[in-house]
Amino acid sequence: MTLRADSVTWNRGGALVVDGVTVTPEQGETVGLLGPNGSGKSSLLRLLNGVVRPTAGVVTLDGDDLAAVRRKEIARAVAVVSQHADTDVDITVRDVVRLGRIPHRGTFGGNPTADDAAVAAALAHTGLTSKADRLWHRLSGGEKQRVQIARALAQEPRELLLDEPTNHLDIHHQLELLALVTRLPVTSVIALHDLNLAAMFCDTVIVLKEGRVVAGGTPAEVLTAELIAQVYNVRAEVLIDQAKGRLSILFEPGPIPVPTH
Ligand SMILES: Nc1ncnc2c1ncn2[C@@H]1O[C@H](COP(=O)(O)OP(=O)(O)OP(=O)(O)O)[C@@H](O)[C@H]1O
Repeated sequence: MTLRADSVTWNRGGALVVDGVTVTPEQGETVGLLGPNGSGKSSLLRLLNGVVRPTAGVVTLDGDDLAAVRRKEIARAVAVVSQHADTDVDITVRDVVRLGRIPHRGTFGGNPTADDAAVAAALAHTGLTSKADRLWHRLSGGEKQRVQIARALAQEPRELLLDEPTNHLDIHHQLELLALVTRLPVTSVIALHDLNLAAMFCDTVIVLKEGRVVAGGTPAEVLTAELIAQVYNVRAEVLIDQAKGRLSILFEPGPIPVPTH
């Protein structure tokens, strides 16, 4: 059992932001959420995390309606890395990562040994051990992004929801971060703009357009030139490297040719 969305709809100010979307990840799977700006990816992640409630349909964690699960229980199972995390407070990297341990605190406090071990492991996984005592607000955008990932790892979740986790990262750290996420024994749902990264790291992808699912399946099934033209209005050539079992997508500038027949 895992986190699932069944036919969820989210209506905001009269607009259907998410429209009848079903997401049923297999345990341990990495699911890419794709789609143009404003297609509903972040909103779907917020529904999956329970910060907003669906207007129709249901999100469940281990079969229970998320609306009936206590926030702390959700936070023990589900970690979120959103696009906009910031603070001006003088807080160190280690302290930000330690925030991930809050859901594990009981009435009489946490387990300091387990907390220290989880924080140290999260810092090591994200290459931040040497920056642990630096002040958060003095880090670069990419370093801050990695600290947020480390905070989510320290939470030791079963489910990881990531909203554009690579958008501030250089190519080395993009590849390293997604490799790390896919290695973890967690179920991950990742909103991504980069279709090549999605093809490289996701087991399955879901493509949204105007709040609706327009395609779902393995990257090879879904990421065709036709789909990319239909959803993104962009010309693309999809190459398949049989030896590596991987797609690469080349984008072409200019309008999509109109069929002549
Ligand atoms: N709280 C809200 N109130 C009203 N409309 C909202 C709210 N949150 C999102 N929307 C609208 O819902 C639509 C989907 O937004 P969302 O941020 O989920 O898309 P996205 O696919 O994550 O976009 P991007 O790729 O640009 O991050 C947008 O039109 C947005 O303006």
